[in-house]
Amino acid sequence: MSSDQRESQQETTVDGSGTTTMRATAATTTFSSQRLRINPNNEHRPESYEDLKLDFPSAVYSSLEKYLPQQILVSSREEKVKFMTDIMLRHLPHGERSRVSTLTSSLELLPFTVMSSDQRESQQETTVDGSGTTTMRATAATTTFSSQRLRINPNNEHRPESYEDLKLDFPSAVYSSLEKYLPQQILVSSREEKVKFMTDIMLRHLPHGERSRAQRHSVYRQKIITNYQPLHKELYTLAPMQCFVPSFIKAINESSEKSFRSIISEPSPGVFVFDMLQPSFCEMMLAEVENFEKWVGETKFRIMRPNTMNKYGAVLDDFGLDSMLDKLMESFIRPMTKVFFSDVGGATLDSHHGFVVEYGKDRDLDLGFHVDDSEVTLNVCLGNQFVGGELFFRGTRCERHVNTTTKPDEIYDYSHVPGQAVLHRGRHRHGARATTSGHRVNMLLWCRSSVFRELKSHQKEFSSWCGECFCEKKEEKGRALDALRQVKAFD
Ligand SMILES: O=C(O)CCC(=O)C(=O)O
Ligand SMILES: [Fe+2]
Repeated sequence: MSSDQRESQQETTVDGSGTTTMRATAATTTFSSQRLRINPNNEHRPESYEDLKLDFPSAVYSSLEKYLPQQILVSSREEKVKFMTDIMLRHLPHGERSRVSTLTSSLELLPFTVMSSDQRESQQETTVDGSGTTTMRATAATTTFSSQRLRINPNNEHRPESYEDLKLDFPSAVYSSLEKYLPQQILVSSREEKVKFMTDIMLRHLPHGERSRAQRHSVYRQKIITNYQPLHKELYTLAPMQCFVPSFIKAINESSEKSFRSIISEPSPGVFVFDMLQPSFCEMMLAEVENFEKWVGETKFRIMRPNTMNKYGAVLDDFGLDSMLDKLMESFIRPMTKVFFSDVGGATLDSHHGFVVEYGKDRDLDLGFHVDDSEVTLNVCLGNQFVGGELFFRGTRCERHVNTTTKPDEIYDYSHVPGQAVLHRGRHRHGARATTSGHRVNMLLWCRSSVFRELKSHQKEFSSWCGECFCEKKEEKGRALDALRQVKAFD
């Protein structure tokens, strides 16, 4: 069963041994917006979950209980299990929890695809990456520790460390609370070793497919990072003055709709265009990508391409640019998406997939019609000299309406300009025309919100941002008004 199925399916079965199996499902609508408490409720006496077959060790559930918000704490054991499992699954790298979705059908005679980065993970079994931005990633615990198990009874004397300053695969509260179940040998080891051990324990409890994918991801990325020598080290930490044009920095510093509007144009509803990158930064980034590809060629390292539709290009997150891109999203993109794309989780973007695409001779020629696996996409042209390559937009659609016809006012074509950024909803249908000469490289940041995805999975009927839902709603309102008028006429 895939992680995604687990998210959408509820499954409570009793097996031959009489053990109840509770599988991960999304938390119920009422609970899905709830978060773990920052400080534990130390008065709380946790339940035991040992008689259940769960996705994670039962000790994780018992120890996590005191971080539960009050509303969940007083709910049934089943609800608590669901909530906690869901919290932990939400923290897994995106690829492992989201659906591998491809949809190919025709729209205006163009092949229409839901472009995703996830498929690349399952397609290339031998070289798989880790798609997160963690400083400490899941790897198998060291040989010395791998045979160790969690204690059955917690060591209640133990005062756990805080893990809040780290980017981890699971909530930091899980690590703090799990500590007292650590065997002595691990308990006295370094924080890094403890993180590795606990992450490994939790990953071991995931279904085989997800677990091995997560581990291969990690190994793949680690291999690149330890062997690839960056050309421009300064790219790897975001220095705003070197990276952005002054007008962009000023607008972000002021951080108001007015300041954003002063540098942004919206040539078509939902498509925002603005000057963003310094030419010198674009050049450095182009050189870094070229250097990476040279290294890939020389070492014959098989790399994963950015998504299911590009044969060329590279994933920036895979060779060390993940934390820089995280900062870019959090400090420079989210302030804008909070204002312009709050309807698709623009205020809560919390993960990204960052990559470059390349077009021209000996590269991809064009890009078919698709929607991105993102809530909001940032697309910036890095250069170089090229002809063609226009982005064509054809209206925003939800999953239900992805193949509906385009309305005339939704047609918009955009010509790329080096250094200039385009910001649009991931569900805004688009594609790129052929780059007929020269070489075009664009940097893309698919920004995602786990909160939005969670909420969306419970609200299927109507999407405020979908052009077709909007029309349906309007027609419905019209019909209701007509009916009302007729009733009035009879009165
Ligand atoms: O080539 C482009 O500029 C568009 C790329 C794109 O839409 C994507 O990678 O999702
Ligand atoms: Fe796209």
